[in-house]
Amino acid sequence: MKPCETPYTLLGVLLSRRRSNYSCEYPNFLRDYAIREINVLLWISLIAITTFLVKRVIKLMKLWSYGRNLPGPPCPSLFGHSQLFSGENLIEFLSKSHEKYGSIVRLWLGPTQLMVSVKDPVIIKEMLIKAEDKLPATERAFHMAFGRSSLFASSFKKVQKRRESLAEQLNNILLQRANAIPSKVVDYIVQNVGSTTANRVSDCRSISQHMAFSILGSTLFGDVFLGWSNATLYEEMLMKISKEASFWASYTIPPFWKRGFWRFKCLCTELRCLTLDIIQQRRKYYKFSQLDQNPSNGTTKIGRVVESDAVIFSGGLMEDDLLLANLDGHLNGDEPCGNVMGVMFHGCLTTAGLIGNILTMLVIHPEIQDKIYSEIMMVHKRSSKSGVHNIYDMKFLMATVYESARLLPVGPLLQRCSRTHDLDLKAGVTVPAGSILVVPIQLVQMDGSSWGKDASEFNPHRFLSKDERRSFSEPRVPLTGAADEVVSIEESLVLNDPSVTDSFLPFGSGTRACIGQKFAILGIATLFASLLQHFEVRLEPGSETIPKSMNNSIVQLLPTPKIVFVERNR
Ligand code: HEM
Repeated sequence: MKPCETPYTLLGVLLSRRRSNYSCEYPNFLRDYAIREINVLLWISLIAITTFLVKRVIKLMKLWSYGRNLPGPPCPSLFGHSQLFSGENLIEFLSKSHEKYGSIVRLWLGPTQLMVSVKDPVIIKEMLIKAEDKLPATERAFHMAFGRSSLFASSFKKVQKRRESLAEQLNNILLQRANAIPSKVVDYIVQNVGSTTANRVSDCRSISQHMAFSILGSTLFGDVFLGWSNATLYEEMLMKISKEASFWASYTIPPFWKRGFWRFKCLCTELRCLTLDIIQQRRKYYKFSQLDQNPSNGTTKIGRVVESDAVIFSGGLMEDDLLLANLDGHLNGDEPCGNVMGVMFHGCLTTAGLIGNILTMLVIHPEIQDKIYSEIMMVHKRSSKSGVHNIYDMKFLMATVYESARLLPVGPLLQRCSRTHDLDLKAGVTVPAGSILVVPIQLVQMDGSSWGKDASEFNPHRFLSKDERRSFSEPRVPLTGAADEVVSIEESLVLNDPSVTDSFLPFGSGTRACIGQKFAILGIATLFASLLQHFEVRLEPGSETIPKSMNNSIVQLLPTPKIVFVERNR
């Protein structure tokens, strides 16, 4: 057979390729096919990359052109204003810029990053409803520390379902208990304060942190958490992670080459192991306590002593179980415990911040503390027959919690963005997609036009009124006066719901508002009702120099006071 007569089979084709002379007339089918395929792939990649780049350029041009139309200071350099301010003086800088340019101010943080700050309460409300996404950096921080989670993701679509179910379960817990946290958890914290800090100087920040940690831990993991031997270690790790998380999240690509990063990752893994441990203990204990139920009436024994010296309680905690199961469930590819750790992290930091700020306000204003004490005693006296009291009966205490959250908000800024679409605001302004939107909460909550001339004063009475139609800005009752007299005046007052005020934003507002708001406020008020009944909180002698009224920069610099819990003689 002549070479050109090689049969047209796959083998034949392969063989024919090996031959040096291509004089063969058969078409080199495979080679042509491969070349065409590669060409098609190259064209597709080229078109994809070009489309991607063109889209980026269009987006950038849009960002520049819309950004130029917004009022704001001129850009000082290629790096924008980010070089001008550190975290501390950002609020100061925004305050001056709003004074000069109005309620919407734009700042360039670099050639591709536009930040828009909004200070007008009506525009803020609209913006917080329309801007549904969180900053990608926030998602990165949670992701890096706790794994993928469907609760603290940037995109609203990813978090919507989880938000709804968590909010529903928190509301059910609140419906079951009038006071948000069970009295045995409050007793545990108050006893702890008594045994470790009574009549001794303590750091306000660390004691608040410990209280918040106990509240959140027992809410998520049940009372078994209060007797858990690793609780202190867990708290320490959570705090260490909180100090580092945003630093590592500032890298767009995780810095695998840094040793510190791996140390941080190890810490996060250890925290996950501890979380799994407490979840397991809770399940074991829950099964155990169910077996121990009294079959005749379905009730459980309370306060049994189990293993080592841990006091573990059992009780009807059905909703709490659902809460944990819901958070721990693996929805949308969540990593195990991602949401549980995320809620512990966010809940502890924010609740500790607010507890610390209330303590600070109480030591600066002992007269307010006296009034709260009189109110607590009066409500207890009134409800002693029924044995039940609702925390909403302590109106002055509730108003003090609101006022502390107003004057000293836990976070200085609300941060949002709209990743996919431009925001057309009624004020006639268009904010391009991808811009960082911020609300300087401190400035809004201390603005005289919303809160009156005494906006920088601590005055819980602004949340109390005789007539609902009266505005928040009018102080109704003088701050001085005998406690009994004040209590009788207080009885005739109504506690205003601050969430109806557009300029009250410690928990955010709109689509991504905090779902733990009601729970946190009621929990903190319940804790203070018990704490102040047993102790008077005082500033460490010799340190009475904390200013009584605030301005923007003082809020930032307020030191964490040293405080003393003095047991009341009852
Ligand atoms: C004093 C305590 C708290 C404060 C000051 C606080 C504050 C906030 C703020 C400012 C936001 C962002 C809101 C926005 O962008 O509009 C937020 C979000 C959130 N909070 Fe809280 N929070 C507190 C306690 C809690 C607690 C106890 C829980 C849960 C049990 C909780 C769950 C959440 C969740 C899940 C989000 C994320 C919502 C989302 O991204 O869609 N918070 N919180």
